[in-house]
Amino acid sequence: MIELERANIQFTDFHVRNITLSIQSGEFFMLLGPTGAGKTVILEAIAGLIPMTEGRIIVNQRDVTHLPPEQRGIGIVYQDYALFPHLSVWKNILYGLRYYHRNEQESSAWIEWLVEELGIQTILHRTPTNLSGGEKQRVALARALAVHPSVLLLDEPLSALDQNFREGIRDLLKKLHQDLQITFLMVTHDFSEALFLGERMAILNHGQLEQVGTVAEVFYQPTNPFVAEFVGMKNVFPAKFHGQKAVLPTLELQLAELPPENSQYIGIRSEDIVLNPENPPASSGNLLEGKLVEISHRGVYHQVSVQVGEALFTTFLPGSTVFAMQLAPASTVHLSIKPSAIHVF
Ligand SMILES: Nc1ncnc2c1ncn2[C@@H]1O[C@H](COP(=O)(O)OP(=O)(O)OP(=O)(O)O)[C@@H](O)[C@H]1O
Repeated sequence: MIELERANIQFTDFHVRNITLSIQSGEFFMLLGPTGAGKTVILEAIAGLIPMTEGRIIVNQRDVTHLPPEQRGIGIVYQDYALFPHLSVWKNILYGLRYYHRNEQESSAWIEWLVEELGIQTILHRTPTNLSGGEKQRVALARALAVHPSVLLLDEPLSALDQNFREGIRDLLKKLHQDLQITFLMVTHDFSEALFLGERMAILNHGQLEQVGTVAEVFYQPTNPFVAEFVGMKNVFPAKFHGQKAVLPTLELQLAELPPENSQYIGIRSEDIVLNPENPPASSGNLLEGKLVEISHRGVYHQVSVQVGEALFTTFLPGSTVFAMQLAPASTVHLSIKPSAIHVF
């Protein structure tokens, strides 16, 4: 369990502000945010590598705020592996143990288990220099876990890996977490990693928490425009609300239920907007007629922008559908949006 209580870290040009966060024992928690949001700073403060200006850090009911890193029971893994290039893989793994006075037999059984679990039996004698990225990250995981931490911190552990290694390490992280049942706190930029691995997540921006919740809550029910945009909700509009309707300058949308008081925005995920060349049946929810503005290729999917009055809607379509519908800029198209797909915040 990791608890941050009003954590403040003040640098000359950057301030982590009043972070209060509780990460449960055995949870796989994700920390997301744009570049420079303070994710690494928070991880390093928990590990004891950066001092806090104010606040407390509690790990498993123990106040570790003023303890040195080796007394916190925390392992940390970096994006760039941070292995010692002149030491063999085996010596890298054992490196941290010098600070711990553990029973030797118990330690060697543990290391043996780790080496097998991480599939690195055959590279123990090699130095990290000529290992693949995937192998290096397995060694870095073994080194961080060798000291039997109760918490594992992971700073973008998949970002430096090629796609084919990335999936292997991602699956391995999931298995390690299930097998070890210790708390994992992982920083990532990548929402698909968060969805695959995370149970809960926090979104950080400019050193402050924007939202904390389950992965699904944050993804489908962002609480402000920043988080909405961050999780890829492309259709966010300021709105007024009359009863069960959202009123935009030039259109009205039926909602599935009465909006909470003081709501200011609606948000619709692109994949929830259905585009039809013809007018769809009235049962399809809110029906809008608009002009296709742009089609841009995004790999398998095409992003299609449609102007409806003053609002520009974005939807995604498979390339084959764009081709089959013969969609082109300036064509008149119809959008249908189910009331239940309109998120209000
Ligand atoms: N030791 C330090 N002294 C002064 N400023 C620092 C220090 N460490 C980090 N910073 C600043 O704190 C801010 C947040 O940095 P941090 O590395 O935590 O961002 P991040 O969210 O991890 O970004 P990225 O996703 O790019 O890794 C940056 O402006 C950085 O320059």
